[in-house]
Amino acid sequence: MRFITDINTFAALGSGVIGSGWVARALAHGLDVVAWDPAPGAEAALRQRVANAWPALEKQGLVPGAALERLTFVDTIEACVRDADFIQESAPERLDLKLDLHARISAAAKPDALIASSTSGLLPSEFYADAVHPERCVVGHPFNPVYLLPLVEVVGGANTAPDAIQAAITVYKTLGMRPLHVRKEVPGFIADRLLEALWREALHLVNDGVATTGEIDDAIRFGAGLRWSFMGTFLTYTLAGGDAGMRHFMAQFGPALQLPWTYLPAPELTDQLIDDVVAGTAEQQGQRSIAELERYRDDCLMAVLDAVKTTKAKHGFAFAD
Ligand SMILES: NC(=O)C1=CN([C@@H]2O[C@H](COP(=O)(O)OP(=O)(O)OC[C@H]3O[C@@H](n4cnc5c(N)ncnc54)[C@H](O)[C@@H]3O)[C@@H](O)[C@H]2O)C=CC1
Ligand SMILES: C[N+](C)(C)CC(=O)CC(=O)[O-]
Repeated sequence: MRFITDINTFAALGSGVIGSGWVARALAHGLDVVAWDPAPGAEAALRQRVANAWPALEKQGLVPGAALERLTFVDTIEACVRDADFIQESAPERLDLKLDLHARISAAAKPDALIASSTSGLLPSEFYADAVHPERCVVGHPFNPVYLLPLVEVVGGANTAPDAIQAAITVYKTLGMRPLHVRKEVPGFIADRLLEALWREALHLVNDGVATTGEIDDAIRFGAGLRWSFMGTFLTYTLAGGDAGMRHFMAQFGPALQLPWTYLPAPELTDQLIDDVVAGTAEQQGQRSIAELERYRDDCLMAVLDAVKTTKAKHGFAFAD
């Protein structure tokens, strides 16, 4: 089955924080956008949020023809999706609500229009259970603010066609995003499992009186957070193993996982797991030496520090604020 990837009309259902972010991104990419949200005053709130986002998008560069006037707000689900080439649902995170909503959306949509949900971690096999043509239904999990952050996790359910995943990836790329196909359907996908683990520990630290929320945020902002914008945990720890790389790192710091420092149960470090991690980071490292990667890391860090410093000063903050 072929799905529509050359899109002119983008439908947004639910226009809260995330829905309005999608609307802003789609408008900035020169699309017609049709939105629906059942809350009283939703249209005015949406237009306000998109207007707030627009200066940043103008600065980034609008696609020719992009205009705020290309947003239409409608009264019904059916009017929202009927002519849409791509549909993005950003309704509240409730399984029963999304189940009903997708039965209606999919019944009214063109059969070859992809339908995506912004859910942060509900399972598509469950909330698309009553959908018509479920083979075109995917998760497209974005990050806030949707109009600036490039990552979108694409997840299929039991009935999703592999072609629909590829088609959704194509569409998100045309919207300037960096899709990540989550190959196994698991609650929380990839990114929110990581974020939730951090969040859970942060709450434990507050609850135990170890640190204030500000101190915990400082621990992120001035350390790992600066690194994470350009290098993830696995490659960072490969460099932390020195010239011997990840295998030495695992030997040195692997045992600490059993102490344990955190409240999350750690996986058993089987030989297989260690080998998988070493092989994965070797692939990430590619042909570059540790020293080359260190220079790359340091250059990126300096550029990020510089950018953060300049931008903070522009907004009246000192670097240490
Ligand atoms: N807030 C966040 O940081 C992120 C949220 N998400 C996901 O995006 C989705 C929306 O979350 P938010 O925008 O944060 O919530 P929100 O509460 O800001 O917006 C939800 C909107 O849905 C509307 N709504 C209520 N009932 C509805 C229905 N039956 N059909 C359609 N819309 C309805 C509400 O009026 C509201 O405007 C959720 O699935 C959430 O997990 C994904 C990434 C990040
Ligand atoms: C808190 N959250 C689970 C809704 C967060 C996300 O889903 C992604 C994000 O933007 O952090």
